[in-house]
Amino acid sequence: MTTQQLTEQIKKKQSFLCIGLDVDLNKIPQHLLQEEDPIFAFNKAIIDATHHLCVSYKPNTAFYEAYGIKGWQALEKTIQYLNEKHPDIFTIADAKRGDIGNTSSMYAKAFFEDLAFDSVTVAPYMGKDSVEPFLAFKNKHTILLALTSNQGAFDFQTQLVDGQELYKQVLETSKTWENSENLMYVVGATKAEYLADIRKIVPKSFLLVPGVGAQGGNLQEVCKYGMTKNVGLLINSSRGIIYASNQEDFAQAAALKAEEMQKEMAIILNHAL
Ligand SMILES: O=c1ccn([C@@H]2O[C@H](COP(=O)(O)O)[C@@H](O)[C@H]2O)c(=O)[nH]1
Repeated sequence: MTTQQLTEQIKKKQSFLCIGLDVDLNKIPQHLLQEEDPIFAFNKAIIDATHHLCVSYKPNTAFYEAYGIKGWQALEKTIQYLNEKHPDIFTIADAKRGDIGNTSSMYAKAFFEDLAFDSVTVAPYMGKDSVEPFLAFKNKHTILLALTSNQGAFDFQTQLVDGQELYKQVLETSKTWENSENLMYVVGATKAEYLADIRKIVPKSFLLVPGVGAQGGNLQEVCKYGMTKNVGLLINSSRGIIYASNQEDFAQAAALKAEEMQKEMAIILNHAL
């Protein structure tokens, strides 16, 4: 999917919501545990109930890897279901990969070719040759960690290196890499006040913004500083939506939470654009 197609979907659905599919078997409704594949059964119900309210889904691979082969198979079934039933939805593998070049190439193949995700999150720490193998894939997107939502972001990302914060160096340097038009960036919603500065460096790039809901980030603040004329934002919420209820009504409860966010987004879009 191109960024232009993503923007069209955002305008059509009046939503820039990304729903995180972070499935924890201890948190899903207990009746699903009788299903042959409880993780996929949960995801399918959530997707069926919410797909008209969001433009993106983001499974975090940790929640699948934790369940071994069965978890990976559930991830595979989930992405196949999304690509078959909802090809207009932007898919993100939140895997935070990155390694020496030939290894990164294999990660990129795994997520872009085998699983056919539209995008994958990548850590910038190993530099240009660790990221460019992901960027080489046409119409696929590499979402580079810039300023993350957690407290530990202040350990390195905001530290000065040669007089400039490390996260700003990540943004600036990554723009010089080959196929940098395929880059997006992760910026935590809990760091909304940094977005004005971030937009000076990457005025047009899409930002994946996790951290609203369970982590306390504020949607209005993020939009105030981070929205562009093409929107340029994907706001992620995982636990705040998918665990709205752990009873039989879990999918409807998730849809209600997603609808609350979509309505707030529609108002913002109507004022901003
Ligand atoms: O800076 C980051 C980068 C990634 N994440 C991931 O996003 C979701 C957030 O889940 P919530 O339940 O809405 O808090 C989760 O997969 C994180 O690993 C992030 O939170 N911050």
